[in-house]
Amino acid sequence: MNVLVIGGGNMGMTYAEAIAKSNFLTSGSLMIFDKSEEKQAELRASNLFVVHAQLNTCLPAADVVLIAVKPIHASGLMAEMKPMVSAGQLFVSIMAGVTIDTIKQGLGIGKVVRAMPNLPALVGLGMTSFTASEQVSRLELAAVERLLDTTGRSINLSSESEIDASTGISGSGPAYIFYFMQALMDAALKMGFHEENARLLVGQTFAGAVELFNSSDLSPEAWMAKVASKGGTTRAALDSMDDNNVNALIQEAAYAAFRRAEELGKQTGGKEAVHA
Ligand SMILES: NC(=O)C1=CN([C@@H]2O[C@H](COP(=O)(O)OP(=O)(O)OC[C@H]3O[C@@H](n4cnc5c(N)ncnc54)[C@H](O)[C@@H]3O)[C@@H](O)[C@H]2O)C=CC1
Ligand SMILES: O=C(O)[C@@H]1CCC=N1
Repeated sequence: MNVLVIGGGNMGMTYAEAIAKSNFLTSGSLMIFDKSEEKQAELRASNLFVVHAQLNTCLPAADVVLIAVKPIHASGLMAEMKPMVSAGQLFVSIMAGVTIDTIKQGLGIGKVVRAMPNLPALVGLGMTSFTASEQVSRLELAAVERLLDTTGRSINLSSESEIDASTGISGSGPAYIFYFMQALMDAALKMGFHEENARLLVGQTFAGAVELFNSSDLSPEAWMAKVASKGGTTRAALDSMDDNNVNALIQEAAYAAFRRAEELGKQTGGKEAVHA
């Protein structure tokens, strides 16, 4: 199977490296195309894939094409690709807010998978949600799943509305966790810790809590109860959060991302989409 990655930025490079280092490609090659010459040089230096400087030398030969450019560049890229694509090719897009219909129309093809990855893909702990157009077969979907799983875990959803919802949870989610981490670090600094110690206290606390969460089926609430003693320090903190409606505010933030994902999808061809 020949796989082509278009766009060798943060996400495209992450996927290309993960695919190249996995056993996904038992035959064929991993090709990558980026229009920036500087980026091409960087990609060549990694020696992991076949770097192309033009679409016409790689696109017609690809069975699967992973599109990883910014949403704002989607329509220009698709116009350039259209004369070179064929109906048998499968297109996997990770562009935020660019719908399956926009891609179908932009390329004049039918087989499209829309995926929403997240940043921890960089370290092999990504969470990618995806959904496919009707024309994508079960066999092709299984191959896409294996491809996406090279960067972590994936979940096959049944609609683009669920992709928008998952954007509000896992796509944007890492930023919420960093927000919480920043707040705890700010508190630690205020309490007099040096930056290095504040980082250690916060980073190891998050890593440990996440490891515990993933080690069983217990709910976060049940884990909270294990930390908090009656009348103790944790209870004081949790009561303070409840008094300030923090749970509801976090939910509201996730919904804001969900609504924004829906809005972006309604805009034309990603043209007005953010520089996600
Ligand atoms: N960063 C994140 O956490 C997430 C990003 N995404 C999506 O991933 C996609 C890529 O984002 P990044 O990798 O952060 O962007 P980036 O800016 O790092 O990389 C984009 C690359 O595409 C290249 N490019 C632009 N136009 C091109 C064209 N016409 N032909 C070939 N190459 C072209 C650029 O030279 C650049 O190297 C975006 O669509 C974004 O919505 C999705 C979920 C999460
Ligand atoms: O903020 C954004 O729009 C993109 C989508 C999910 C993560 N980054």
